[in-house]
Amino acid sequence: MLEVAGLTVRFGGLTALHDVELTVERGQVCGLIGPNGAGKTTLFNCVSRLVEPAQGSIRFDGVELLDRRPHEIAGLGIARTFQHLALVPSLSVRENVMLGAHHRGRSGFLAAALHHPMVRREERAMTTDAEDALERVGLSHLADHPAAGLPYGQLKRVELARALCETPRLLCLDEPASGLSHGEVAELAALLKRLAAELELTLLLVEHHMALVMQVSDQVVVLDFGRVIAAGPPREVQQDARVIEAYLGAAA
Ligand SMILES: Nc1ncnc2c1ncn2[C@@H]1O[C@H](COP(=O)(O)OP(=O)(O)OP(=O)(O)O)[C@@H](O)[C@H]1O
Repeated sequence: MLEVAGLTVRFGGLTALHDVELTVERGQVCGLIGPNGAGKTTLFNCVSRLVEPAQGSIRFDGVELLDRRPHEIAGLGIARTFQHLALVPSLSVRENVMLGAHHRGRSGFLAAALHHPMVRREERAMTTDAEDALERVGLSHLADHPAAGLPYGQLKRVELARALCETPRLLCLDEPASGLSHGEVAELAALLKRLAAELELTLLLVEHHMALVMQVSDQVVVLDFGRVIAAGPPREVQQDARVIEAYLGAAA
C-alpha cells in the first residue's frame, strides 16, 4: 500500500505540491491527472527520491521512503518509467530489459572479473526474468533485436518490460500512452489491467490520455497547481465541477 501524507514541495518561491494526500491499495491502479504544471511528475520524483520534499511522508508497505536514499528505492520494490524513453539503442531488447534487474546483483566487480559461479547464476536469473517480462508485454519475438530501429510503440513496451524486470510491487508510469496510436492505447489499457491483477502490482499512472486513465484506474486523483482538487472513482471524478473547471480553464 502506498500512503502519501502532507506532501509539500517547494522550488524556490514556487510550491509545486501543497499538502498532497493519497492512498493506493495493493494491486490497485491510481490515475494521477491534472493540467500541465500541476505537479504530477514532481510527485513521481518524490517517490523515486529525485526531489526532496519540504514536508510530508511517503510510506510504501509501511516503509518511510523519505528516510531512504535514491539508490535504495528499487530494492524496496518500486520501479518507474520515464516520459522520455530511457533505453540504450545499441543493446538488444533483452539486454535493455535486463538493465532493470541489475540493482539485484549482489556480486561485486572482482567476482565478475573472475567469472565467479555466483555471477553466472545471477546472469541466468536476470535473463529468465527478462524473458518473463518480455512475454508479459508480448515482445518475446523481438528479444534479440537491437532497440534501435523499432517502432515507438514497441520501444514503450520495452521500457515497460525493463521496469517489470525489477520485479516491482509499485510501478510508477509516466505518460505510457504518449505517442501511441489509438489501437496501441487500447492494447496498453488491457495490458495494464492484466499486470495489476496478475502480479498484484500497485500502479501509479500519470497520463494525459483521459480515456486510458478512466478505463484502467480504480481511483483517479486530480492535481491542480500542486493541490489535490478531487479524488475517487473515475466516473465521480469526471463529473466533479472543480475538475471540469480546471481542465476547461487550462484549455481556454
Ligand atoms: N526542478 C525544478 N525546478 C524548478 N521548478 C520546477 C522543477 N520541476 C518542476 N518545476 C515546476 O513545478 C511545477 C510542477 O511541475 P511538474 O513537472 O511536476 O508538473 P506536471 O503536472 O508533471 O506537468 P506536465 O503534465 O506538463 O508534465 C511546474 O510549475 C514546474 O515548472
